[in-house]
Amino acid sequence: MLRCVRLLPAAVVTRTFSRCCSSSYVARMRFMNKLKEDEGACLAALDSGDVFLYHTLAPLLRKTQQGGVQLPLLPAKDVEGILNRLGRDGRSMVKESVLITCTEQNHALFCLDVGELDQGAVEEACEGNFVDLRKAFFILRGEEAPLVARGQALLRWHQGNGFCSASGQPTTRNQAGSQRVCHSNGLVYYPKMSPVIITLVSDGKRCLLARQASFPRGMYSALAGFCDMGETMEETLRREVAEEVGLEVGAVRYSGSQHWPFPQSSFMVACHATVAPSNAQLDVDHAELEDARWFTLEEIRAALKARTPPRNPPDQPPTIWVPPAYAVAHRLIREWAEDQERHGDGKR
Ligand SMILES: NC(=O)C1=CN([C@@H]2O[C@H](COP(=O)(O)OP(=O)(O)OC[C@H]3O[C@@H](n4cnc5c(N)ncnc54)[C@H](OP(=O)(O)O)[C@@H]3O)[C@@H](O)[C@H]2O)C=CC1
Ligand SMILES: [Mg+2]
Repeated sequence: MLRCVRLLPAAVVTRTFSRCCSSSYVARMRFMNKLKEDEGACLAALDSGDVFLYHTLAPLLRKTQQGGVQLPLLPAKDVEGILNRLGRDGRSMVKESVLITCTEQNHALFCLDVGELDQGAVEEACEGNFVDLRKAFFILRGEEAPLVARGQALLRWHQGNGFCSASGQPTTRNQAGSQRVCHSNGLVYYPKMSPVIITLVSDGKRCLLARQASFPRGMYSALAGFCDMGETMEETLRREVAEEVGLEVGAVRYSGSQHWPFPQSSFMVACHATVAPSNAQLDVDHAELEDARWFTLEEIRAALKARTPPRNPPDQPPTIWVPPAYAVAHRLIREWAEDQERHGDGKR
């Protein structure tokens, strides 16, 4: 949990993403592209830009006066000053920031991991707390969750790709942090994502949710699996459903996609799939899944309404709940429930 924090000192100005974001998409994308290609322009954008912080990949969050939680965006110059006061070379450290996004007014947003510093000292100086990213997904709203997801994924990628896998020599990053190069052989490395297909299977009246033993107590989600090399999206979907619950799916419908920072950055492609009611007998692979079962619309409505994560005493049966609103699994489950309410038997 976040501790209470004092009000910010007047010198530390912060912004929130929603306040500094506006809408000209083309101008924004072209400016971002320039920052990835032009080292000088990127450094200038950093000097006038904002930074949000991580400590060992946990984002810094701050309580708002209204009782909510926000991602504080600190002017890069202020971060430099804070790091200097904590005994580091603030300028050099801030230059390690990674570009995340920018506004139409060419105001750039970067992130930085200060994991080499004492966590408590940074928290005190920045008036916030570093929070595990999975917990942050439960408390951040709107545009902030994808920002912290992207930031963590990029920082993790840089931390794990300091050396060329062909030559063993160190790699160097560009100023934006959008690539790393091995100067001994010219190999260029780009941030990597693994494709994952996530599927909500329905038999027309019920939908299928499953849980792995590692999930938090009571949480169920849609079936997911990594793509094997050479597979199409449909092939992965059919294989994963067959492997995990022993079903052969019929029609498949694409729903949407999302970047997911776990375990090492996944590109989630979300689909709905159907099975005939006569073909809905489950044969669960318990090496992969602790449980998988069909849920009625009533059960899904209750799971969508459950406080997340629920606070059940351990001696009571767990409340069933689903991943937080930001997760694409939540979107699939909500879409299914809405579809049932419109077209199925699920009268309110
Ligand atoms: N955003 C969302 O709404 C949701 C996201 N997810 C994400 O989807 C991901 C995939 O789901 P999951 O059911 O675990 O996948 P799988 O069913 O494919 O099982 C995971 C296993 O696949 C193997 N594997 C194959 N390729 C990879 C790879 N590129 N990276 C890691 N492991 C690989 C590993 O086995 P081994 O260790 O034996 O090598 C791993 O333990 C999860 O990591 C989870 O973060 C899941 C549900 C909801
Ligand atoms: Mg799986």
